[in-house]
Amino acid sequence: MTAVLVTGGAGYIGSHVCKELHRRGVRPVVLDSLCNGHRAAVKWGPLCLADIADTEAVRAVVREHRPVAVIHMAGFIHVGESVAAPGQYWRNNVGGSLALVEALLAEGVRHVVFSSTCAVYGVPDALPIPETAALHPINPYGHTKLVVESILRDFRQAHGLQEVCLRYFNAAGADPDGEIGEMHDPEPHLVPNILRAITGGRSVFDLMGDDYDTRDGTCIRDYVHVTDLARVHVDALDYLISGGAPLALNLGTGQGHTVREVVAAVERITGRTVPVRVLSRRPGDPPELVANASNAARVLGFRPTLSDLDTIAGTAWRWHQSVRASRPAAAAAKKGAS
Ligand SMILES: NC(=O)c1ccc[n+]([C@@H]2O[C@H](COP(=O)([O-])OP(=O)(O)OC[C@H]3O[C@@H](n4cnc5c(N)ncnc54)[C@H](O)[C@@H]3O)[C@@H](O)[C@H]2O)c1
Ligand SMILES: O=c1ccn([C@@H]2O[C@H](COP(=O)(O)OP(=O)(O)O[C@H]3O[C@H](CO)[C@H](O)[C@H](O)[C@H]3O)[C@@H](O)[C@H]2O)c(=O)[nH]1
Repeated sequence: MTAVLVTGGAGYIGSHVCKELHRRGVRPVVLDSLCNGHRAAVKWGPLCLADIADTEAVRAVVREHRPVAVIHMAGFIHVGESVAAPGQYWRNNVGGSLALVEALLAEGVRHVVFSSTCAVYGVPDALPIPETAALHPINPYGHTKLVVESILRDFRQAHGLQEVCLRYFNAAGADPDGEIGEMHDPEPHLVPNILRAITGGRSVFDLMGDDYDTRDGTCIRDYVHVTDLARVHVDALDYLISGGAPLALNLGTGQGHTVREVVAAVERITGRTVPVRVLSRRPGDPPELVANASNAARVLGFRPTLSDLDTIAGTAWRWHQSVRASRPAAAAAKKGAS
């Protein structure tokens, strides 16, 4: 069976990508330090416990498993934290990626699918955002992702690396079969935080700003179901391995939803009222981010089927309830205990 290396495969999006790889007959070899991931989320192939910056460990994993490509998802992901501690983000996201790519090339792996982000656009100059929009990140997280895109491009020109950079908008939802889902600690993301507020994990949902110039005053984002994202990663891999030209692609639905609209979807799906406390704006939040994903549709056939708000809220709710039901086991599984 063909193997693919998945860095960050113990994380939220990475575990869904591994499930989809397995479903399509590819063996996902996870390389993850478990600094933020979960051993229990690695279900469809081996876990190689290593840091992407550990050149010798990466080379040994490649020699053992002979992957034909890498899906590089490992990294730090919190926008706010990147503002407070930029050194960690530059070291892990940029330093780690550079070491990883050099180790892979030394072992002959040239095909890279990279997890980039809409944060590379900063406050966009056009909506919906095409890939040709100006690249002006407004936080260190976005800067580090843009620099990694540049590293990959430079290594293509110098060393024949072939890359597809996938600029996700807001990943959300959980595996429709309920096997995996989102479990960050601390949790920065909208949907899990709303769910925590209706199940007692938090007393209220803190809505960060209702004075934006949008239809109801709250920020607009383009939410894309994590399983739709997972599927298109495997399509990107097929495209790359069959000789497709390197490129960067937006992954979103083209539909924007306000924070209040997401709250309403959760209330509709769960039948519960979300207690909301309005706070001031969160630093670094652009008012509106919506993708023009027509290139992903054209090149990769990207057509999200699960990314409506009700499916996102429903799958996330089911996962949230199952984690709550097995809380002691989930806590034990966290950070490596089995
Ligand atoms: N969640 C989103 O909405 C979103 C949006 C745009 C881009 N992304 C990108 O997608 C990727 C995955 O995001 P996620 O939400 O699944 O995050 P996550 O934190 O759940 O997963 C990241 C994984 O990477 C691992 N990791 C981090 N640094 C590592 C290192 N140096 N060596 C080995 N493993 C390491 C962590 O342990 C974790 O398992 C990230 O690169 C993120 O920047 C996410
Ligand atoms: O408890 C919360 C959490 C979020 N929000 C609001 O909900 C919206 C979405 O916030 P998320 O944190 O869920 O998502 P972001 O748009 O901030 O972040 C996403 O997009 C970023 C790029 O801008 C990064 O790629 C990041 O990893 C990815 O999750 C924002 O307006 C935020 O202010 C709240 O009001 N309360």
